[in-house]
Amino acid sequence: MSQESQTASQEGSPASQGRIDDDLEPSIESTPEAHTAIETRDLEVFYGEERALYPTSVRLPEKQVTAIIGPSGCGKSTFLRCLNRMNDLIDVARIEGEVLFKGKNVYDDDVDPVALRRRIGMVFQKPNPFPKSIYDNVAYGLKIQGFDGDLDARVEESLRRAALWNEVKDQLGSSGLDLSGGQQQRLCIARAIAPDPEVVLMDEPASALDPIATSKVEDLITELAEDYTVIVVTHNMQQAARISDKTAVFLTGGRLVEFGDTDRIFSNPEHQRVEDYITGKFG
Ligand SMILES: Nc1ncnc2c1ncn2[C@@H]1O[C@H](COP(=O)(O)OP(=O)(O)OP(=O)(O)O)[C@@H](O)[C@H]1O
Repeated sequence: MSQESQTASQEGSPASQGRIDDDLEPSIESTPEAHTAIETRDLEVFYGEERALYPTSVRLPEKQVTAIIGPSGCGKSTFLRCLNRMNDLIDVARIEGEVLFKGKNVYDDDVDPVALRRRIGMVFQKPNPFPKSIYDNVAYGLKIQGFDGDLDARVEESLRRAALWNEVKDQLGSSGLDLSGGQQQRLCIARAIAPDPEVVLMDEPASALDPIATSKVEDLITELAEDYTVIVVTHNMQQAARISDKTAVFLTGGRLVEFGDTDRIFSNPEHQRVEDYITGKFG
């Protein structure tokens, strides 16, 4: 525990009594540039007049799982959505600063957000398959982008990587909506990885699932990190500890307070408020 944290504990943990810590100094462990998938530089977000994200500068490592945790409303989804410009779809959202992907700011005028989202895919909290066949759910985006390779092979590969192939290989023509919730979510993961993105963003991908389906999705996330950079928002602290290599902790109205190795953050956080959050004292 840091000296600052010890002092806070000894004094009855004033930081845990709900005050707004405007003075919280971020503790950001830097990822080497060579191993960075996405870097944000002073990234800020406002919804109308309301600030949702304070200037955030962090490097997210490639081919690892980064968990984004923090209490409700602290800006986790807002941050995640900036990374592939999903906030563009929200009229009142205003974004400042930079998101560098392969050294290029994704907010530059010449970046096509649709093409960007093929390289930085996204999976949402609630499974949202298209009302189409299992096959077409995976093939649809590829067809639209004019994929000229072996479509059947790509669909199979994507379903295999999403750990769903064995369960659906004999019913590829059935509706995706007829699958169980957990299978639907793995279908959405297959759909997201079909264009072979480099990064997969996941916004609470297991929170609508039962424990068995959650466990399958967690295993899958760990496996996906062998090929992809995975950035996952979760409310579930144990899940973050189980599946992630790095953890980013957001607190107090949109501030990234700590970023670093998951093991270190869960065993020895820098800030008292982070410790209070991860031990369940608030949030
Ligand atoms: N489309 C929107 N329009 C206006 N305000 C928004 C919008 N989306 C989010 N906000 C506000 O921005 C802040 C951050 O929201 P965000 O959803 O990013 O937080 P979160 O940490 O992901 O929350 P949760 O864990 O509850 O999903 C909140 O105050 C929220 O009310």
